[in-house]
Amino acid sequence: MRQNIVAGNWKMNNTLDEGLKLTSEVVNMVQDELTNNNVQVILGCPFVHLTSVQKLTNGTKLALSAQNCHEEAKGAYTGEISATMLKSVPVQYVIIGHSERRQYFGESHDTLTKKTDTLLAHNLTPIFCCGESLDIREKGEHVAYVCNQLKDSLFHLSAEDFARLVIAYEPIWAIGTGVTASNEQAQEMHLAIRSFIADKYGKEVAEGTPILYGGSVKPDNAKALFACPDVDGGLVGGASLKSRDFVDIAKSF
Ligand SMILES: O=C[C@H](O)COP(=O)(O)O
Repeated sequence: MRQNIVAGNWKMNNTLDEGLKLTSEVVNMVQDELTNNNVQVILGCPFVHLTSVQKLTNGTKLALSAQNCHEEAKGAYTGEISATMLKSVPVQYVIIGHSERRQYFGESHDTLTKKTDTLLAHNLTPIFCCGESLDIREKGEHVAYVCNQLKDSLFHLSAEDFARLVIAYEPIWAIGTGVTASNEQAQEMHLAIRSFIADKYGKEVAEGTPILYGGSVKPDNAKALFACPDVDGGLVGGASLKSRDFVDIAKSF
C-alpha cells in the first residue's frame, strides 16, 4: 500500500512562538485523534523553526520538512541552508520546486535536478512540486507541461532513487486562491503523472510513488480529494496554519 501523506507548508508565516504553539496543538491532536496509521503527517516549517519544532515532534507520529535547501552540500553561499545542515536537525523531508520558488527565485529544472541529487545523497526525501498555470490549463497543455517538469528535473534518476521521492501536484491557479481543482481534475492529472512515471520506471515504482495534491485543500474538500484513487494526500498551505483544520484534513482518509 502506498504511504498517504498530509504535509503542511507554513510558507513564510508564524513567529517562533506561534510556530511552537501550533506544533504543540497538532502533536496533541494527532496523538489523541489520528487512528489511521497509514497517514504520515509532516510539518513544513521555516528554517528558523526547525530545531525547536523537532524537539516537540521527536518521538511522535509527526515528521519534519524544510521548505527549500541549497543544491550544494556546503560552501560560500551566504544566507543559504544545506542538506547537511537539515540532516543534522534532523529533518526527514524537503519541499523543492514549489511554484513560488520557481516564480520568485527563478528555480530552474537544472537547479531542481541538483537539489534532488543532493537531498537523496543525504538520505532526505524530496517533496517535488509540479503544476501548471491557468494559462497553460486553458490551452489544454497541462498534462504535457507537468510531465515535462518531471522529465526535465527527475528522469535522470535510477528507478531505485526515483522510488524515494514524493511528488506534489499543485496547480498554480489553485494555490492560495480558494479555488480547488475538482476531484475529476485532480484525479486526471494524478493518473497522468502516475502513468508517465510507469512508462519510464515501470508499474511497481509508479504504484509506490505518493502523489499529493496541493491547492486550497481544506477540511471540507479533503475527504473527496483523498478518495480519488491516485491522490495520496495533500500539501497544505493556508489550512496548515490552523491546528484544527490541519488535523481534520489529516483525518480525512
Ligand atoms: O504548498 C502548499 C500549496 O502552495 C497550497 O497552498 P494553499 O493550501 O494555501 O492553497
